[in-house]
Amino acid sequence: MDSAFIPADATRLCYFAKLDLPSCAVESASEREFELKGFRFEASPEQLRAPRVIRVGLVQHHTVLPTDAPVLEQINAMHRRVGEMVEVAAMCGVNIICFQETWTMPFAFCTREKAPWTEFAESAEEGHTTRFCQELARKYNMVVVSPVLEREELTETLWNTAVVISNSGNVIGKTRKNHIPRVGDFNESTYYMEGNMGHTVFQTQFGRIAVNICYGRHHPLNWFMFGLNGAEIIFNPSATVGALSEPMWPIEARNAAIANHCFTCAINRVGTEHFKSEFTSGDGKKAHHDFGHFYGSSYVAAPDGSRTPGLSRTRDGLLVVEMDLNLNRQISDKWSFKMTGRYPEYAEELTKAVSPDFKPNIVKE
Ligand SMILES: NC(=O)NCCC(=O)O
Repeated sequence: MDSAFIPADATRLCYFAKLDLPSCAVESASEREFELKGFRFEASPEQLRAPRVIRVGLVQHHTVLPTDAPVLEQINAMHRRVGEMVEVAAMCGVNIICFQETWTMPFAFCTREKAPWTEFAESAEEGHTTRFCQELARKYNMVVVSPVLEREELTETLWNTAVVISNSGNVIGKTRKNHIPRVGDFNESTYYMEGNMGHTVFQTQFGRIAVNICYGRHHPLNWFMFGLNGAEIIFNPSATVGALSEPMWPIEARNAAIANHCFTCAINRVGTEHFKSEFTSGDGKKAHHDFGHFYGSSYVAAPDGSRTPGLSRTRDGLLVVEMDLNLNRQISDKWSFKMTGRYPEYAEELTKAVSPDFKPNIVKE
């Protein structure tokens, strides 16, 4: 077995291994010019519970057409590209697939211009992209997590949303990005509102999943609340660039897996997206036409702190990871972070800390 770790405890398996993928999938990925990697995490056998082994797929990709191509052509080109990657995921037996943040569009929020970017927004329930994903879900018996720019039709409010589609093809529900960045060129608050749906967890045939969208990964309480609601796998579809966040990337989702006794899946887009109009970063530096490089490096972390290697920094890719969800409880029983969490005490202290008359508890000499 091609193991990356020596088991820390010989009585239980605590490592990932390479996952053999079918040759038809390997050949198709190569023909379609994307990276395909597979890994697996195991759990110890139990006497009373059967293993709960499932496979997740993480997709990272470039935008396909230039950012000034007609909007529908850009969306359709992205559907075609991701569609061919999902076909390979199906060959690999993937049960749940997740795409990158606002996967049907360039990450245009840096420009602060509304047109044509708001035209990429779609209904989460009835939109063109949701219909496309429903077909994929039915065809491949796969749960599809589709992060899109959502337009709520009645109020015309925009949101950064992940639609969760069951392997039956039905929309199970949606969840919205809870924390909106105000850092560098990530001028997203110009476009959409902070999520108002709390920390929903979706019960699927293959496990309970949640979606913590991009900047939410810097907020430990965000991961925590998904965990408290019972998430077994938390996806983190992202769009982030090297100069800003790359040192943090390997740590945050991994730490969240450890802290919350669950699997986490961090996904980032790849490439450099050019925009016709120049924009500044508000830092005194020269105006520019691009964000910098989106560095990919998508990976999966397990509750025992192990993680897979990342996908490429530059190439489109599909990461297939097999996991036994029984590992979550096994690690919880070992470390007991939830059991020892003393949440009522923190709830009380936090309630005080956010009240307007809060006095910090500082003792002076
Ligand atoms: N998409 C997004 O929220 N990016 C913010 C930057 C980061 O979180 O790395």
